Amino acid sequence: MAQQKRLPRIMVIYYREDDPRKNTALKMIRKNLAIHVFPRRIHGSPIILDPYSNKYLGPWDSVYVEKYGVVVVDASWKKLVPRKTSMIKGRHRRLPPLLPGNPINYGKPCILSSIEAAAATLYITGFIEAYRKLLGLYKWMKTFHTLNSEVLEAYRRTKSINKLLETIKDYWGEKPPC
Ligand SMILES: C[S@@+](CC[C@H](N)C(=O)[O-])C[C@H]1O[C@@H](n2cnc3c(N)ncnc32)[C@H](O)[C@@H]1O
Repeated sequence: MAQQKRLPRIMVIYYREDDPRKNTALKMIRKNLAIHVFPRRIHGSPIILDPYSNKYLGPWDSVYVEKYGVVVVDASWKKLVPRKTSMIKGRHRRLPPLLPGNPINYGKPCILSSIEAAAATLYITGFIEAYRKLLGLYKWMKTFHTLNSEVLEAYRRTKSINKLLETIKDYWGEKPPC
């Protein structure tokens, strides 16, 4: 199952909107697993993790993750508006539905923390070793893994957008939460 590829570049656009001590993007930066970037300094066409995008992330995005990296938009969920993400240059992607394991939004489908969103991206695009590194940053990342490991693996195995949509329907029904 494990495809061993190098650690992709995880970039963080940081809006300073919530408690920095609890911020999961800052922790990835402190642990040298992500870097801080400004929107105008983004090069190429990275994957932009954008909950407002109408395109789902799928395994076929692996090539962009590997070449250009992935951008997390770290804002407060209460203040996140489409304008904040839409002005960022890159390939905008929404994650297929997943359950947060973090104590703030535990169990609320699709409302992931920055680290959970980055980890899910790595898993779905086949960077399993890098995903495991992120799991080690918080105890509740194990909870995230337990809640989502089956569906993450199912998403990772899809070969087309139609198969991904079918998989989403199988797990979440006709009206998926995101
Ligand atoms: C709104 S911020 C909140 C982060 C929080 N401050 C923290 O410390 O983790 C979470 C970011 O993760 C990414 N993200 C979370 N859930 C997502 C989803 N369902 N689809 C796409 N991106 C998502 C987006 O970049 C989003 O802006």
